[in-house]
Amino acid sequence: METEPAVPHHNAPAAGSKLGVHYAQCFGCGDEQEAGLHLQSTVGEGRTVHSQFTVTEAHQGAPGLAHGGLLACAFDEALGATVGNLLRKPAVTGRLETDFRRPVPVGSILYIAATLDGTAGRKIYVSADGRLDAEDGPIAVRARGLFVMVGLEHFTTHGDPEALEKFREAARNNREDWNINP
Ligand SMILES: CCCCCCCCCCCC(=O)SCCNC(=O)CCNC(=O)[C@H](O)C(C)(C)COP(=O)(O)OP(=O)(O)OC[C@H]1O[C@@H](n2cnc3c(N)ncnc32)[C@H](O)[C@@H]1OP(=O)(O)O
Repeated sequence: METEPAVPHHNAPAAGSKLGVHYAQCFGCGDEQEAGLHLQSTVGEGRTVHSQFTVTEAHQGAPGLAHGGLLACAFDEALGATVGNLLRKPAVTGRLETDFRRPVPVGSILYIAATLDGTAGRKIYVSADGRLDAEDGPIAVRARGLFVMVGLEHFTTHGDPEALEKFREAARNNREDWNINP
């Protein structure tokens, strides 16, 4: 199947919109996860979303340095937020590839710029660069992801239906136009 340009949903949040927490318990963005990443995201121009988080002592692998798996988590979240908010269709990560180019010290702020690259049927291609301490800082991590669109039954079948109901309630308030049956 041919890859097509990804077209943001007509009701996708406008450039400059700050994206809220999608689920309070989410390790990537949730405000009820003390040691979580607390990633914050803002919609950029075109097919982009800009996210950032501060690396804390809770995120270490080697002493004083961010754990690579934690950094991969940040990109999973940043790419997922890009897919979810710009396309407004439920999707899950099928594949996530990360290149670690520079160490990321505790105390750094990682600026992640993600772009929707294209779609092919249920597949969504997305990529991101993570820069150290400034939007134009040196690239520390790069990632490419493949997300796969799913129906909401993916989450009721495999996840926590009660938690999903809370998510759906928020969706009814904010995202009632989501395409939930791709
Ligand atoms: C506002 C809200 C914000 C929301 C913000 C949300 C942010 C949250 C961010 C966190 C996101 C996550 O961590 S999600 C959690 C981690 N991910 C998961 O748990 C997913 C587990 N995997 C699965 O459930 C499944 O494998 C699926 C759903 C991905 C695919 O299964 P399926 O539905 O049976 O579909 P399947 O036919 O296998 O695949 C569909 C197509 O994708 C391709 N495909 C599938 N997996 C891969 C793969 N790894 N690498 C290459 N290609 C793949 C297949 O070849 C096929 O291509 P073709 O034959 O059509 O060409």
